[in-house]
Amino acid sequence: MDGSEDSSALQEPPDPEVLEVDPTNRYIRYKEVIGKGAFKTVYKAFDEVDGIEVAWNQVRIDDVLQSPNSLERLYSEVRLLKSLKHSNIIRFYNSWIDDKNKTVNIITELFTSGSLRNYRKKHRKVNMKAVKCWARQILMGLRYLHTQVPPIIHRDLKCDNIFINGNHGEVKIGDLGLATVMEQANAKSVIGTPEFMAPELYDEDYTELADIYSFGMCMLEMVTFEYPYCECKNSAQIYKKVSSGIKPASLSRVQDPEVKQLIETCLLPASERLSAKELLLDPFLQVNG
Ligand SMILES: COc1ccc(OC)c2[nH]c(=O)c(CCNC(=O)c3ccccc3I)cc12
Repeated sequence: MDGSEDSSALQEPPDPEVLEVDPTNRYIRYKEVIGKGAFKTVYKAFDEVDGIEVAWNQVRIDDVLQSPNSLERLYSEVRLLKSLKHSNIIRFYNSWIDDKNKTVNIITELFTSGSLRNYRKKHRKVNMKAVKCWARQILMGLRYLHTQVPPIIHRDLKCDNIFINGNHGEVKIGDLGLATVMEQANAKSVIGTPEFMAPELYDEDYTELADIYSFGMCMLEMVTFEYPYCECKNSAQIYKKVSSGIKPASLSRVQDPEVKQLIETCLLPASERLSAKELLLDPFLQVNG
């Protein structure tokens, strides 16, 4: 430093409200909550090693992991999630269990424009070109997950955990592995969101195509602004409709025939449902289309 730089910048006061550091003493969590999910609270944090801001996702677990093998399963899940690198998947950096306050802490890439659900509520007038571009990115993320060996199944895909970077329009899938983490951590936790859950998830006999069903519901929400099955009062009513093949009421309100066709293809029974790879060939999703 030749002294000409504004050295005062380096003397900035320590960041406000530094609340918690992780056991590896690498991440500093701030007080500011940037978002809340069904099971998680998300804070902004700072990675002192790479000098970048990250998301600190805190997931409450009611009973700390009992059996050692569920702990082992959790750590192997974390190792797997750390290895995933794709432009449409939010990066997973690190994770640990805090026995003291009974939480699983997950450090991931930070998205400050929030979820696609909130973004859509903020920007209601958006033309099909943008929706197509978002759909393609989600499918490319799913294709990456589903072509891993063995395939990685998200199991809780919804517009609340698809994140968008407002200024570039890049869309990434989040909440990865949360379904598995929740299963390991909370014996009685019911995973998934009924409005987006494929029927076969209920009878535990499912493949990665369950995520394609959820993607269809995400498309439906993106073009109608309504949560699928918002006409239902509770999850039992939703389950009854889903298991008897009754589609959400909002599907009848989809004007564009190509979008409606794509959504219906995603909602077919698993045996007839297309893969992410095949859907990316759909004429509706060709970018210049
Ligand atoms: C409800 O959640 C939010 C609301 C608002 C947000 O920004 C304003 C969020 N930003 C984020 O980076 C994040 C964290 C994104 N990270 C993940 O979802 C994730 C990715 C991979 C693996 C595990 C996870 I928890 C969440 C968020």
